[in-house]
Amino acid sequence: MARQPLIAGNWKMNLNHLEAIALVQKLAFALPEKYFSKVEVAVIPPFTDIRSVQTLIDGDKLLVKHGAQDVSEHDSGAYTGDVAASMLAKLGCSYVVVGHSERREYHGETDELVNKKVRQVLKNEMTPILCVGEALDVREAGGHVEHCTTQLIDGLKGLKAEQVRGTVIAYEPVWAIGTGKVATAADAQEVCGALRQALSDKYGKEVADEVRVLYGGSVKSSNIGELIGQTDVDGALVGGASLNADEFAKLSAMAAGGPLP
Ligand SMILES: O=C(CO)COP(=O)(O)O
Repeated sequence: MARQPLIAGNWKMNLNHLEAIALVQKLAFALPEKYFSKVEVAVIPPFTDIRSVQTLIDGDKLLVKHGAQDVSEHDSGAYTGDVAASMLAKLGCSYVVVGHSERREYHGETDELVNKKVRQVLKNEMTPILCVGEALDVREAGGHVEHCTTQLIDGLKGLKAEQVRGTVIAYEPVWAIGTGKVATAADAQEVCGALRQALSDKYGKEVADEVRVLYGGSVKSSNIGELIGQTDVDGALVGGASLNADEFAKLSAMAAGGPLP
């Protein structure tokens, strides 16, 4: 079965709710509807923007999906500052990014915590985008494949094959994030292919063949074509280039197989 490419724009801590509305409107205008049968496009804004984005998407019946950048590992309760998965589900989120390298680095998130968050997302019927990726020293020492497959298997620990089928994995080498240093298409394929193989070994080929594996790290409209041309790269998690509606529309169109008219 062919996997539908997914292009998800992780805005990180950028754009307030008014800027968010403007960007989504512009994106919907720039990307003709026909592209959406070939590529799924999602925006992942900060929490404070989600309600506005949801209202716009629902009101104008836009085909763009939306999600969140993080979630609490708890159901509810005395966890000041945290946001529950049930709240994100109520806001119509399709996706929740879990275990982004910036959360792992600046908030000390471990694979164990990431695993709890993945479970919360699935329990609330959304799709986790589980991020894995190695730092430069790990890559230079040749340990990148093992590092990433360990993060993957630990992040999915205890899940049934049926649940794994509904996840999205994102390979984001830390050294390629926001640096302009994009991994070569062959680098991306090496790790994305190894991740799918690890899924196949643990959950069976049928499940592994359904899971979408994205690449992330300095993806732009000029390099998405080559990346997505790789056997095991099913789309991208895009940072900087998702903050510009025209560039993100262009990138999404390229992932759908052709440039904008
Ligand atoms: O971290 C990323 C997406 O989650 C990648 O960010 P950049 O596209 O800005 O390198």
